[in-house]
Amino acid sequence: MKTNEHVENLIPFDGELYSYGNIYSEEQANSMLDTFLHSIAWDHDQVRLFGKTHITARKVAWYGDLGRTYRYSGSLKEAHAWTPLLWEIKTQVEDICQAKYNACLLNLYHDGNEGMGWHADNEKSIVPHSSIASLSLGCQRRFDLKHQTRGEKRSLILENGQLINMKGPIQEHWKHAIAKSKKIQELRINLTFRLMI
Ligand SMILES: O=C(O)CCC(=O)C(=O)O
Ligand SMILES: [Fe+2]
Repeated sequence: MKTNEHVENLIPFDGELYSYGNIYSEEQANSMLDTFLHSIAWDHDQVRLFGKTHITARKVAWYGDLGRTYRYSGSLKEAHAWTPLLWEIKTQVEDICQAKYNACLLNLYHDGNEGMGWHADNEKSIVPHSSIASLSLGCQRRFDLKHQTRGEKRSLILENGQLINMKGPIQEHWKHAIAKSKKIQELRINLTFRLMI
């Protein structure tokens, strides 16, 4: 099993970013994608930007420990209870990342017209410097990072079944985004496991 000690930090300063490669086979990842596509309570996301509420084309869902509510982009969300598959993945990801999580945000990108703009996962409800593990399922997409003051940039292609881990002060100094691409016509689901206060 690859852990943080066995993989190199992909950013040069001000935080940690690790990739563990494809932790699931193509068949496993495809089957997970299919299960999530049909069994998750998908909802459109609402994002507040400069005081206005926007409804995203991308769909989201919150799962986690029972009875918890989370504040996320300006609104309160109640987490759905872990499904058996999500729980199984969560425990495997905890082993690999050597961290604990109590919530998972799922994102569904129908195709390359949907992405995620520059942001940091620095909400007050996230335990500061805690690990955020991100599992990609489905079609590959580019994940971009940029340092907020030094202009340093990094990009990686996230593949079907690939796990990455952001931790330390990364969310204070770097932003990340999923670039849109007209060429991409396939679907992708991303799971981010988080530790909420
Ligand atoms: O889809 C991804 O890989 C990124 C998701 C993300 O940054 C987030 O949910 O905060
Ligand atoms: Fe994020």
